Amino acid sequence: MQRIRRALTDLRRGEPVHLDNGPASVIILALEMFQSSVLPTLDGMTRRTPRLVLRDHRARAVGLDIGDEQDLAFPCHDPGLLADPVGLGLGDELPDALADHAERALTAERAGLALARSGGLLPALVSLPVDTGSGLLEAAINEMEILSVTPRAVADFTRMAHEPPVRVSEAQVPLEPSESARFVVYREADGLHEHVAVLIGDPAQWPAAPSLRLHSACLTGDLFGSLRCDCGEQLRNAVAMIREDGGGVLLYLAQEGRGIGLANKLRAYGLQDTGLDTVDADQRLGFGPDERRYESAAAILRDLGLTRIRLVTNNPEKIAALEAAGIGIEGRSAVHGLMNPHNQRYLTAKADRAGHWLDAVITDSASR
Ligand SMILES: Nc1nc2c(ncn2[C@@H]2O[C@H](COP(=O)(O)OP(=O)(O)OP(=O)(O)O)[C@@H](O)[C@H]2O)c(=O)[nH]1
Ligand SMILES: [Zn+2]
Repeated sequence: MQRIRRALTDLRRGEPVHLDNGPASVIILALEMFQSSVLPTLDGMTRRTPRLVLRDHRARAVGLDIGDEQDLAFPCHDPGLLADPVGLGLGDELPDALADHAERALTAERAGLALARSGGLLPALVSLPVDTGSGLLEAAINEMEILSVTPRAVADFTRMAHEPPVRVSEAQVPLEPSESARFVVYREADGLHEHVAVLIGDPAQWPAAPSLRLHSACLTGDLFGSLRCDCGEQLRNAVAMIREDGGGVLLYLAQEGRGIGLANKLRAYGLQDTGLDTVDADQRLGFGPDERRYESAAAILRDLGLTRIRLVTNNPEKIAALEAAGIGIEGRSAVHGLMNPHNQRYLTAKADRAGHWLDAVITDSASR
C-alpha cells in the first residue's frame, strides 16, 4: 500500500512509474505532467514507440467507433504534442493518424489509468513498453529511482475505496442556520479522502426517517459563492431545511467536481467556455457523465444508525444509488438553488442530460 501511495505521488509529480506485468510491463507517466525531456532518461529501459493511453469516454467523445467499452492506446511518436492541457491534448479532436492505430490498452496500462483516477489526475497516460532484455530498469527499480507496482496491487488499492470509512473525530460546530450541529469526520479506508457528516438537531429527537442531504464538495460554489453552479446556495438552504424537518444529516462528501477533482473540474469549465455542455466536457476529458459512487455514504449512514431517510435532492441518481446500497428512502424534498445567467446552461444541461428535477430552481437573476 505504501508503494501504491508513493506511485500516486510520483505520477502526480510527473515522475515515471513501472507497472510490472511480466513481459507486458510498461513505464507510465501522467500526460498532464509529461515533458519530452524525460524520455532520454528512460533510454535503454524502453524499446518501442511511446503510446498514448486514454479512457473509452474520451475516445467516444471524439467520435471514435470503439465497440465495447474499453480503454485505448495509440502509438504516438511525440506525446509532448498532446500534453498541453488546453491544446491538442484535451480541447480538440484526436488526430486521424492516431485514431487509425487505436488498440486495446494493456492490463498494465489500464491499471495506470486507475491510479491516475485515484490521484485526481486526467485519465491520460504516456506508456512506454519496457525492454526486458536490459538490466538498466532493474537497477533503477532496485535503487528506488523508479517505483515498481503490479496491476494486482493497484486493484487491491482501488477496491479499498469501497470499504467502509472510519470515524476519526467529532465536535459541536454551531452553524448560522442551525446552532445545534455536530461535525463527524470519516476517513476513507485508502486514506486519501475524508467525508464529513453534519448531524443537525438532537439525534435522540430525530423523526423516524430523518432528512438527509448528500452534498458533493464544490470548492468554487460552497466556499466562494461561484455563480457557475448553485452549490453554495443549496448547501446553506439544505442545513436550514433539515433543521425545519426536525433534524437529520448533511453528508459533505469529498467528491469535488462530481468525483473528477478540482483540477479536472476547472479543465472542464475551460472546455465549457468553448461551447461544450457539462456532460460533454467531462467526457472529452475521459470521464463518465457522473463519476460519483455512494457506497461510502451508505456505510456512514449505517454507522450513524440511519437506514430509513428522507432525501433532500433534485438528482434521481442519488435516490437510486442509496436504494441500491440498502438505504430505505421514505420520500424526497427538493433543494432550492438560484438560477442566474452564469449557471443557467449548467442547470439546464443537468436536467436535459442527467434527468435532474428543476422544480426547486428559482430563476432570480435580479437578486444577484
Ligand atoms: N465535472 C463537473 N462538476 C461540476 C460542474 N459544476 C459543478 N460540479 C460539481 O457537481 C457537484 C454537485 O454536487 P451536488 O450539489 O451534490 O449536486 P447534484 O448532483 O446536482 O444533486 P442535487 O443537488 O442533490 O440535486 C459538485 O461536486 C460540484 O463540484 C461541472 O461543470 N463539471
Ligand atoms: Zn458547485
